[in-house]
Amino acid sequence: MNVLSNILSPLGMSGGAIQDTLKLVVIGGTVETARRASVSAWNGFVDSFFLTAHFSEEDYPYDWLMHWLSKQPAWGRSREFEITTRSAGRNGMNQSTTGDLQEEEEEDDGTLVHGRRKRLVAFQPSLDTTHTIYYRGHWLRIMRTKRFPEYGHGSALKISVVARNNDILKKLVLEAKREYEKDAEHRVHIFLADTTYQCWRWNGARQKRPMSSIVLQPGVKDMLLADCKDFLCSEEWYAERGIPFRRGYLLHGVPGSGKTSLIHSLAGELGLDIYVVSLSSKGMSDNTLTTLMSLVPNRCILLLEDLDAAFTRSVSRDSNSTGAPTSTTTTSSTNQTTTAESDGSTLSLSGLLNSLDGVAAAEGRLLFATTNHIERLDPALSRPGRMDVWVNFTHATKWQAEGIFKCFFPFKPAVVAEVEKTESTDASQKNLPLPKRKASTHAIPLLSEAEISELAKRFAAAIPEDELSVAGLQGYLLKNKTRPRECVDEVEEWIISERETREKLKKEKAEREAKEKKEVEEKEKKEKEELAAKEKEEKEAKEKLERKEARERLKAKKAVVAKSDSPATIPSTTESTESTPSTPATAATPATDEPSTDSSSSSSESDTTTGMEADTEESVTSEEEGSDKADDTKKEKWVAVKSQTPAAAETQPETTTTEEATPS
Ligand SMILES: Nc1ncnc2c1ncn2[C@@H]1O[C@H](COP(=O)(O)OP(=O)(O)OP(=O)(O)O)[C@@H](O)[C@H]1O
Repeated sequence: MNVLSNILSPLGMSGGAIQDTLKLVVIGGTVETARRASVSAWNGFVDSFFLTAHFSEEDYPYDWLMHWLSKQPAWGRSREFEITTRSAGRNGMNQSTTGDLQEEEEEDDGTLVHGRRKRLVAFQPSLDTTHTIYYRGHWLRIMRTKRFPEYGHGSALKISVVARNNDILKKLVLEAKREYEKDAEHRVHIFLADTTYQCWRWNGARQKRPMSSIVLQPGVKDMLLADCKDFLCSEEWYAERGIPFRRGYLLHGVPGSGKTSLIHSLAGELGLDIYVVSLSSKGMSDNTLTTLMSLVPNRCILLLEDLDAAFTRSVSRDSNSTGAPTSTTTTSSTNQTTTAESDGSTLSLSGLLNSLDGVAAAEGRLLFATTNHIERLDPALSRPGRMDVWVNFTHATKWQAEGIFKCFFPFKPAVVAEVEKTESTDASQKNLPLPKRKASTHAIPLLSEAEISELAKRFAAAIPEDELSVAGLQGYLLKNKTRPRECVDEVEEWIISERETREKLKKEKAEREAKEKKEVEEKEKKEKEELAAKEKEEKEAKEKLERKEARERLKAKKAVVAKSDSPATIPSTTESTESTPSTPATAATPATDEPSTDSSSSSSESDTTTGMEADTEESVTSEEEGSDKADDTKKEKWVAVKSQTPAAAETQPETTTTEEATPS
């Protein structure tokens, strides 16, 4: 204390004031410590009694719980919640959470406001707020948080309850699951591959499509349905034989023949979700696909749409071993390759094959692949084991035309015809779901069974075999959905107009292709010409450079020779020319064993040296002149040098004397 007093006394504090300050510090510290201790003790107490379950958005239980929560009447009393027009669960159901949503339930009949469907509103637990709900004698503390707030996605749910064991939580999850599945019974969930985050994104829940609404050749639907069912309950059989528990179906054929519709319908019938991968989508790579495949749940339909589209840019297995897409010979493919490279798609065939049945591939899934061009598929892709069942879809047959007509125009049930004259509830129409329509919006005349059958037969008779797509027929029937009789009467007219339209489109397509081809050819020709011109230019420039270098070399060489030899050479030459013409330049060519007295050899030797020098001098101003001219110039210069030699000798008398004074 004394020490503190000594320290604080220079600050002008008396002993009493210091004591008071210290007391305050001690009391404050004690209070804060007590507070922290009590909070910590409370947390410990709570933790020891509360059971907590965590649910992540990526997994199904989260959806079950969110769906269950959104239906709890307790939300009506909640003072804080989130209101959204997006479905809380994956089923896209109208989530009636409180009595306030009565209006929404009315909207579910599909009423339109200003041409748009009314938006549905759902209530959800708000983020980062603890909600309390009473459930089966327990208070549940519920908190929804964002797992990755910086990315704006990935919600998580935390449910805590005071209980001795986790039975209550188990019951809660099971109940939520049951309710979810009950409500989702009439829907098929669609998930799309997200290549950016390499995960599956829920895309929506569609109404199940009854199998009866798909009109295929007799037996096809039944065969497929039975095969799928058989597969789904044969896990042990596969395991016993060591066969990977997977099955692949390849649906191939013309566009608009019902491939996708059939898969949708099968998914509904089997109660499976559909996971759709578009192989040609942006950013799709071997790695992404493998990751996605490993995340596919056990029981589902995996749909690879337009299988051939992904490989128009890479058709060969070998060429794709690097994982990079390669171009085919056609120009369009080349363009596609460029696009593929620029959009980061680096999916290879071997990558696809590995992801389908590699180690990481999911088991228990039904793989469905659709293509309009089976001939473009690599045999490795469509071989049994990968694609076990092939189904060919053709244009509409007469049988299909009759079937689809009957689907569109339900007949009047004979027994109840009198009773329900005004209602379109054709419940006895086998195979067809009850239409959810208001009588006022669709005034479809109900004809007798006999009349509908007769009209259907006439309709089928008018439809040419295997010429029009089923989608085309459906379009025509849709246009005439309230006029069955006229629909049949006018069908021949429609067929003629369809043919004309087709011809026109075909012609336009041919013209467009011819034009494109011509443009491409012209472009290629132009490119070739440009390339040839460029090559020529480069060649000329190279030759020019070589000539220049050669000249510079010679010039340098001559400069060296001139520097080292000129004092002796010139007098020697002079001397030899004057006195001993038969033995010239012995001093100038000391290394030469031969006498070289012959004038031609002497000329040629000197020509090489002196002529080049002359060329160099001349070419300073005219490098581009032809070699003939250069040769002429060389000769002229040679003569000039030769004629200059005596003069040069005269200008160097001392040197000559020196040479003469040096006998060999
Ligand atoms: N066999 C069929 N039975 C009933 N409806 C059909 C049939 N074929 C086509 N349709 C109808 O035509 C439309 C297009 O069908 P769908 O998308 O299933 O054809 P697709 O063969 O998958 O075509 P694409 O190859 O172009 O994808 C759908 O609305 C569907 O109702």
